[in-house]
Amino acid sequence: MSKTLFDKVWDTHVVKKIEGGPDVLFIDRHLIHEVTSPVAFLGLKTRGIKVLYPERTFATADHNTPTINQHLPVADPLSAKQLKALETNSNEYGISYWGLGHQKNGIVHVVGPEYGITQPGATIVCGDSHTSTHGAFGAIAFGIGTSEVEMVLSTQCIMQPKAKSMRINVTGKLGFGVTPKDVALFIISKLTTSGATGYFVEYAGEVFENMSMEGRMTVCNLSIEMGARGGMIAPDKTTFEYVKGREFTPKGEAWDKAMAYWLTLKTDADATFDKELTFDGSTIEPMITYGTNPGMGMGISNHIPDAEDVEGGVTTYEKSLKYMGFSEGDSIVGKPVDFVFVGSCTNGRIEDFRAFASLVKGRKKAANVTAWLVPGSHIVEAQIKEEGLLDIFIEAGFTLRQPGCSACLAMNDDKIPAGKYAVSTSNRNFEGRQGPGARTMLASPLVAAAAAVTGVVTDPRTLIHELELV
Ligand SMILES: CC(C)[C@H](C(=O)O)[C@@H](O)C(=O)O
Ligand code: SF4
Repeated sequence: MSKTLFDKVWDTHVVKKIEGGPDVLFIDRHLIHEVTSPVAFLGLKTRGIKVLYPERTFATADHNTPTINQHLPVADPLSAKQLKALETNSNEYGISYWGLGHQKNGIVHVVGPEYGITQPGATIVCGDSHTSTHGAFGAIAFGIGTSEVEMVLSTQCIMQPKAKSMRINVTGKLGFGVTPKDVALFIISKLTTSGATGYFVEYAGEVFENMSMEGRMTVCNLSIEMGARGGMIAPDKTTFEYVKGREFTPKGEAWDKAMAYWLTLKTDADATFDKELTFDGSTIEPMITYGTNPGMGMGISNHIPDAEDVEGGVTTYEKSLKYMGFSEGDSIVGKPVDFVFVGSCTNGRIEDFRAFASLVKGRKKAANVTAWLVPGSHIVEAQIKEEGLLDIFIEAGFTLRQPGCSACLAMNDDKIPAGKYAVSTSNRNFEGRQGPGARTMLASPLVAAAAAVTGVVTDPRTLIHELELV
């Protein structure tokens, strides 16, 4: 029988099928962070259970960590407590722990791939919704709840009903200034935030085939924002080149064996999906959100839609615009910007900083803008320095912070003040997401750069020539 990529990875991991119930799935890699693991460990302790495969579990501190002065003790008592708990639990159960100040520390969805923990054909879970990021490698990766974290720690398995399948094809070539973030925001704007609920999505087509691993991670990361359980892309040459030689990837004969499996990981030509959608990539513009969910996005040259033209309740829509301080029919270009945030597991990778640098190079940060450039990991931070991007940033009036989730969700010191506008490369623009009362416009690193140097929402294509992009 023909199979999709998802079927192939799923089927090889089923330990047990429960008649009329969920499948019991073996989990290859389990990532944990300080927010969703403490209660799971407490459960283990109470029941006197061990972690079954500590070598398959990896811990990093990211959500509650400060992004300056990381050498100093964490000032916020609650954050300090969470971080300490992760350290103590990891040490007690023999789990690799990459805490604050550790060379390998960074956002869980950035460091996993960097160290080769993320591999094609694997099953990967984490008590975190953006675990979908790892699907970029052709892995089945999804977020789980705290009680499931406990289940995986103790059994290395999880009970899961098999999701429905959806394939999203994006054909053709992307226009100048259009990045993977724009592709994802475009898809979410078409599907809405619940359009893929109950589905596991495979992204296919020329646009994804030509995309870098960083770009694919950005797209898969955002799958969750349209309600999908996860997203994945068939592994190819780009994937194998990225994965090869990383610390936790197979070496020698084991590599050849792994490759033999990985090469089978594509959807069979005659396999069918429960739902299939196709978009023309050449029609996508640089995107920006104007509302309070990631589906409220549009091409940057557009005007904010009228309530009657959008799906969903008019009241919710109006409430959303009111929160943002925007009106129907407004042009988004020219809207004031107070903060620019480049970072997160969506856009905190080297390519994102290259894109930002290519636009701010030779320009100056706008005086009214506070910019937080936050690398997703120490590897990204080091690369920014090595490639001379930091020099470009400093010359243009920017500084670089230290790795962490930062203003993506403001569980740390990096909070956008109430009422202020932020152009943010992160993934969620919910009310208060970046700080109580903060107003978020989600966009790509290029759009963020254009805002950072002009002080208002600006179409990056008006500032930069095609050839200037790295
Ligand atoms: C804290 C964590 C549970 C949460 C998630 O699951 O996504 C966070 O990472 C987020 O981005 O909102
Ligand atoms: S960077 Fe943001 S989305 Fe990613 S794990 Fe951290 S808080 Fe969640």
